[in-house]
Amino acid sequence: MSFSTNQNNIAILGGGNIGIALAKGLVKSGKYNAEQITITRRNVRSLQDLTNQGFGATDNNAQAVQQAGVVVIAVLPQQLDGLLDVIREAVDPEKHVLISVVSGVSVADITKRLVKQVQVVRAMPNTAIAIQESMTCLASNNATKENMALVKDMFDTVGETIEIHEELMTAATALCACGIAFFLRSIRAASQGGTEIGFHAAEALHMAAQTAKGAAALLLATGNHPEGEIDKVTSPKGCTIAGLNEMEHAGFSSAMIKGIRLSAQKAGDLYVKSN
Ligand SMILES: NC(=O)C1=CN([C@@H]2O[C@H](COP(=O)(O)OP(=O)(O)OC[C@H]3O[C@@H](n4cnc5c(N)ncnc54)[C@H](O)[C@@H]3O)[C@@H](O)[C@H]2O)C=CC1
Ligand SMILES: O=C(O)[C@@H]1CCC=N1
Repeated sequence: MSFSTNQNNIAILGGGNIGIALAKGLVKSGKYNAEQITITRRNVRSLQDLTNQGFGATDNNAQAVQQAGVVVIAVLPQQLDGLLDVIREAVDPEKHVLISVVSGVSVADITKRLVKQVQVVRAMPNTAIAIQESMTCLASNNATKENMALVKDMFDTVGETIEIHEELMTAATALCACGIAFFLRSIRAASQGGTEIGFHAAEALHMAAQTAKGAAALLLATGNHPEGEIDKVTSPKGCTIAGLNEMEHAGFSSAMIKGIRLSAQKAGDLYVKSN
């Protein structure tokens, strides 16, 4: 568990779902190597798999910060204040750029808790970051253009990025970070339908996933509106429009819109500051 001090070193504080997905995605991109990334977790033994792949791992957050130039904060909102208290001394505004993927926590919340005017970029990726297919939203109100570009470069290696105003971060959380779960559930539902009408479960899931991939790729490749593409599928008196209308009568679009609205509202309420 040895560290070398280097501005190019990345500390990921909180090796859970998104922290590990990010670490793996960065290495998979070929632009970063495992040796320059250190992941922290309270139970460091659970990171054994990653240390075997060359990543650094420690339960010492302050030390990880000291040895890095870029610090990614990837703990749950309710774990954040405790972590910030532990790294306060180690954070150097001259040296560090902080990236927070924590939902519902503003740049101001972080600098206030740290009592330091360190540059913070908020990033909202999704779990497809592990395979370099994330839609990552970025926002900051205090980072320099250079550091914003540095963070954008980093997340561009693991998917697409878009820079947004910070006040839209909760909306971005719902649409993109939670959104991947919504699309996964709809693929799962499609596969359940496929099984009911005759396919084995694994076969149905593969067919549904590739069909969903094709739908997304069509939109991304052509820039066409979904309804334009839907019109090409729905033959008059045909079976597509019959199925589609049945889904709409059952509230398909409405359920997705309502779910996204509730997720955005909840994302804004996740962080309860401790004393
Ligand atoms: N899971 C997702 O798809 C996304 C999550 N986020 C945000 O990322 C953050 C992390 O989410 P998940 O990875 O899903 O949660 P998680 O619970 O899987 O990971 C958090 C990790 O932080 C560790 N941890 C807690 N306190 C620590 C400390 N003081 N020092 C070191 N490690 C510590 C925990 O042991 C855990 O492994 C949350 O704030 C969430 O809102 C953002 C975008 C997507
Ligand atoms: O469910 C959550 O609270 C986190 C934030 C976005 C995705 N997962």
